[in-house]
Amino acid sequence: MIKIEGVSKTFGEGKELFAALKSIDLEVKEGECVILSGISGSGKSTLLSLIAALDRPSSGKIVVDGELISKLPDLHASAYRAKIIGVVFQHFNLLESLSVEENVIIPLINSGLDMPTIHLMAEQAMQRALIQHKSSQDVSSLSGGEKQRCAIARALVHDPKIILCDEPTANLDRENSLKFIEMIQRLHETGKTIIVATHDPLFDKLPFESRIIHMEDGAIGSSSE
Ligand SMILES: Nc1ncnc2c1ncn2[C@@H]1O[C@H](COP(=O)(O)OP(=O)(O)OP(=O)(O)O)[C@@H](O)[C@H]1O
Repeated sequence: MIKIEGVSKTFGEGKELFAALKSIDLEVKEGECVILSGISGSGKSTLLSLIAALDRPSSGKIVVDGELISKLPDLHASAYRAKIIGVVFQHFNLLESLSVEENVIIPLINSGLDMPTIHLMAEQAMQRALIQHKSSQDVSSLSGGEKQRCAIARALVHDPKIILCDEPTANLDRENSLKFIEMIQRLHETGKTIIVATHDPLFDKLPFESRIIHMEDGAIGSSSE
């Protein structure tokens, strides 16, 4: 369902030209859990941002669910994300002065749904992410683990088929990291396609089926089940 063909991404120009991704080929099947591993700077976040259509490749193509997303104009890119993509960003990207629920409903703002439906969907997402008990609390007063669960609820609120997580455990202690992995397992069991970019060794041996793809210097190295 995610087909990446010959994708390269360069930043800058002239002497400053830098190749962050070099001719990546990758297929991710529906319902698969893929771990993108690799040291800092190997291109993991860049690849996730292209799959989320937050940025466009310099060359190559990305097809998701039959739709060519590598050349989508901005408006179509946000519609594509609203339809099937949930993203948990490395630094959560939450609005600190808003409550948990206000943050969680953000992806539904232009959905055309009525407010009771939006509140119900937010409630369900907060329950799934185990943050419902903090729904009216400002994000600024949450702990790191709670902020992460709020970010997960926001990523899940529109029930996306594909969930992309960028270094989701970077700011968490071991206990919260293990809780995060349990949540990924539950999502995996419901058939979601999940891609996690991480260099956390906790993802090397997950208690469920997953595929590890090693990235190195903007290219895909080895792969292991
Ligand atoms: N907008 C940009 N402009 C210039 N260089 C960039 C830009 N975005 C990423 N890069 C460079 O591309 C390379 C890959 O970055 P990327 O963030 O994808 O790595 P990563 O593997 O996710 O690293 P980390 O684990 O530290 O998040 C890095 O060398 C980075 O400096």
